[in-house]
Amino acid sequence: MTIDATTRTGLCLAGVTLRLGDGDDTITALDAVSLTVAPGELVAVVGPSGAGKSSLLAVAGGLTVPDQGSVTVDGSDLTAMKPAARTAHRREHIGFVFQSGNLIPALTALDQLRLIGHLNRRRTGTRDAEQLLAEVGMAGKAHRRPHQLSGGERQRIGIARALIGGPSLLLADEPTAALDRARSHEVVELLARETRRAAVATVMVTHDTDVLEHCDRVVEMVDGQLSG
Ligand SMILES: Nc1ncnc2c1ncn2[C@@H]1O[C@H](COP(=O)(O)OP(=O)(O)OP(=O)(O)O)[C@@H](O)[C@H]1O
Repeated sequence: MTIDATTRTGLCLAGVTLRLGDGDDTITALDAVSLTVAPGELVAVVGPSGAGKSSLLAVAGGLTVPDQGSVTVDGSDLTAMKPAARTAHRREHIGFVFQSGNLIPALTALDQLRLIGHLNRRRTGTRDAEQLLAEVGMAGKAHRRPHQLSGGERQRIGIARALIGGPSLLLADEPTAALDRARSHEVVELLARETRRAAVATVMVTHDTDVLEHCDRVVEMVDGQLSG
């Protein structure tokens, strides 16, 4: 399926500051961070432990509201929304990929996707589960449960599940953390391909410098600040 990128605006973080903790223990997790990711672009975020990478994903995904700045996903500022509207916008426009797939143990690969498709059934962007499974190279294993799949295969299903609602923003948190080198390359190549094919703006946090070659851009977080 090809999606028209011109109708999308991707992700825009402008002057985002996030403070965490209280009193003397307050730290600035994000310090005036600005980042734009276009539809069809895969941006990697690297940086040392504690630099603020997870905080960046939490803010971009509308899970945490920053103290200052704006977070615009597909034209709407998440920081200006009431919590219910933010949750609805997240469900409709944002997909998440986790470290190890986070699949439901009892469900087959196909049913993992169908469940999300069912929850999204009133949405116009929802994609066909079988077609998406084929797209991520898993058509032949549609009826297997997670324990019957390899780590790389589970992650392919995790990516397909994140895409089934037709999101405009995909946020991936260390998607290769549980994979060997060869599988890591395959999974990030898949992410890059789907990012372009689905015209989604993708942000991937990673410690894996090996896979950066598949990304359009690499930015670095250090002490809550972004460079690159
Ligand atoms: N709930 C919280 N309360 C207070 N401080 C927090 C909280 N969550 C995270 N922090 C602090 O915010 C800073 C940024 O954390 P964050 O998890 O975003 O870093 P990270 O770059 O993702 O680290 P890692 O690579 O280890 O996952 C760290 O100093 C962390 O200790």
